[in-house]
Order: sequence, then C-alpha cells, then structure tokens
Amino acid sequence: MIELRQITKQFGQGASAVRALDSISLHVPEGCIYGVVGSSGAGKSTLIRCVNLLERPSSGKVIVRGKDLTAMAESDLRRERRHIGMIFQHFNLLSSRTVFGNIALPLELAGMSSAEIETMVLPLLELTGLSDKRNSYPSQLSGGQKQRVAIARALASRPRVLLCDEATSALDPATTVAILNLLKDINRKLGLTILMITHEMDVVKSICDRVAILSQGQLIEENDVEQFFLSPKTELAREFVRTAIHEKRPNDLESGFQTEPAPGARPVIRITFVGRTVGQPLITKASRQFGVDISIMQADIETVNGKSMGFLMVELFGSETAVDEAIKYLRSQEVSVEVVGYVH
Ligand SMILES: Nc1ncnc2c1ncn2[C@@H]1O[C@H](COP(=O)(O)OP(=O)(O)OP(=O)(O)O)[C@@H](O)[C@H]1O
Repeated sequence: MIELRQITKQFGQGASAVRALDSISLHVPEGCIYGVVGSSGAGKSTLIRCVNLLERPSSGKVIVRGKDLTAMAESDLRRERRHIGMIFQHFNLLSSRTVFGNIALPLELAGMSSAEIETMVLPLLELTGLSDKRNSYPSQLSGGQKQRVAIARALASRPRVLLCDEATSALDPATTVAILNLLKDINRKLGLTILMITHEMDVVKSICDRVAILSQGQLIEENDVEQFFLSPKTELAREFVRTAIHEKRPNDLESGFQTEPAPGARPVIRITFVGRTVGQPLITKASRQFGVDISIMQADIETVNGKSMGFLMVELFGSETAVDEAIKYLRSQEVSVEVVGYVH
C-alpha cells in the first residue's frame, strides 16, 4: 500500500548539509499498522512527511496505492493526497470551528452540500465517540477528545491510508491507550493502512503489526512486531525492547555482572517466548534434566500486539557441561535464548 524506494532527504547544501534520510526503502502492506521508531533527530518526522510529499525527497520514489507520487503533477498529487489522512502530535484543529465544523472542513473544501456533509460527519462523530461534543469548541475539549476530532477529520475524506505523526506523545498514559484502541478499531473496521512514527515503544507494543527502527537517517532493522520482540538484532532494537518491557539491566540486579565469560562465572540468559505457559515447564525440565539450578532474576508477561509474550532473565548454577547442555536444550525449544552475560 505504501512503498518507499531509496528515499534520501538532504536539508541545506555544502558543509551545513544535513542528511535526514539516507536511502530508506520500506513497504507497508495493505491493512497493516506499521510503526517507525527512533530517537530524537533520527529522521522520523521527515520520513512520514515524505509519504504525502509535505516534504519532497531529494531522491527516491514514494508509491502509494500503486501510484508514484514523486512523479505526479501538483494537481494530481492534491487529488491523491485525499486518500492519505494525517494526524499530528498537537492535533492542529481550528479553534474558531466547532467539533462538527472541524470534521466537516475537508468535505466543505471538496465542495459537498450541507446535507451530504451531515450524512458523512454524523457516523464519524459516533465512530470516534464524540456525538455529544458536536457543538463544542476545541478549547472546551481534553487532549484525547481533540485527537479524536483530528482522527474523525482525517477520516472524513475516506482515506485508505492514515499517517500518524507522534499522535499520542502529548497525551497521558490512559488517554494514549484509548486513542491507540480507537486507531486499532478503525484499522479493523475500515481496513485502513496506518503508518505511525513514535519514540514510544509502548505504542508499537500495543498495536503495531510491523516495526522499523530509524537511526541517523537509516533504517537499521525491520520486522514483524512479534519477531522483533523475540529476537531484536541490533543493540538499538534491544534497547527499545528493554524499555517496552521495562526490563532492568542485569548489572543493576546483580553485582559482579560482566559481559565476557570468565572461569567460575555463571551465565545469565534471557528467554523470550510467545504464550503465557511456555516458560515455566521449560525451566523446570531444563533444571531436572541437566541438574542445573535456575534462579529467576526478573520475569514479565507483556501483551505484544494482542499476544502474550514472556520475558525471563535467569542465572544458571551448575557444572560448565551441565549449563552448556541446558542452554543447548532451551535453544532447541520454541523460545528465543540469548546469553546476556555472566555473574561472579
Ligand atoms: N527543515 C529542516 N531544515 C534543516 N534540517 C532539518 C529540517 N527538518 C529536519 N532537519 C534535521 O533532520 C534531522 C531529522 O529530523 P526529524 O525532525 O525528521 O527527526 P525526528 O526523528 O522526527 O526527531 P524528533 O523525535 O526530535 O522530532 C535532524 O538532524 C534535524 O535537525
């Protein structure tokens, strides 16, 4: 549905030039909720603004619904943009218009009659839970309600794609959950493809099907969200996963932790698995079968895109051979096993 091919964006020239995006290619399949995460300055806003050409890439192609936007004349591009809705961190509502008036705006600009507008806006008010607020002004609304208006307005022109630029970053945690649930609901009910950029891994954990990591303008890792949580490949991805599962670093839990093996040091391993019940029998089996004592340093069950995932960090006590055998056994099971270090 959305395809970026080798997108590069450079701001400025010469010595002061900033390469905000460096040859980014990604594909967002139809109906997918796709999250792009990255630290501040990684290029997230530039990336999402390139999708509807609010920012024109320096090179590369942007293909949405099979059409190359980068090759379009301005008038065709304006028409095509109607199929691409967008919401922002600070809502961007018109303060002089009511909730109804804000949602109706794109329809008025498209030249629709009042009767047509009414029939389109009323279901959107209902979908976003705003029916009782139709005559309120933005200043009378909470942040969550303002974002609901922005979502309804973005949906008014019946887009096939919704771009979300840090849509929950200005909201408190409970309101964030409500807005994410609304986006998931819209994705399911309308089959809308959603591309969201965020610096919050909790957002990815809650609703995304796929995720990409942006770092210094480059896309360094991309995966199905479950696989991403099971086995992140880069250090930055591991760090993002750690924040999402609120995992403490082993050296904060145990003194004498080190990353390199040493004689007499006990391995610390992280076991990640899908499903609530997988972890416990495996630990018991490994312990019994190989005569290894297993001490749990931390354990957590998280819901990742609707599925339960378990995250265990354990310390293994036993002879070197027994410990190696136990790790080998765990690796042969349907869990992800990573030796994160050693404790003296
Ligand atoms: N209009 C511009 N002119 C010059 N440099 C820019 C412009 N817009 C962005 N940049 C630079 O491009 C890089 C990426 O910025 P961008 O805003 O896309 O990052 P971001 O990941 O969205 O960051 P944040 O999370 O802090 O908003 C930064 O180094 C930024 O300073």
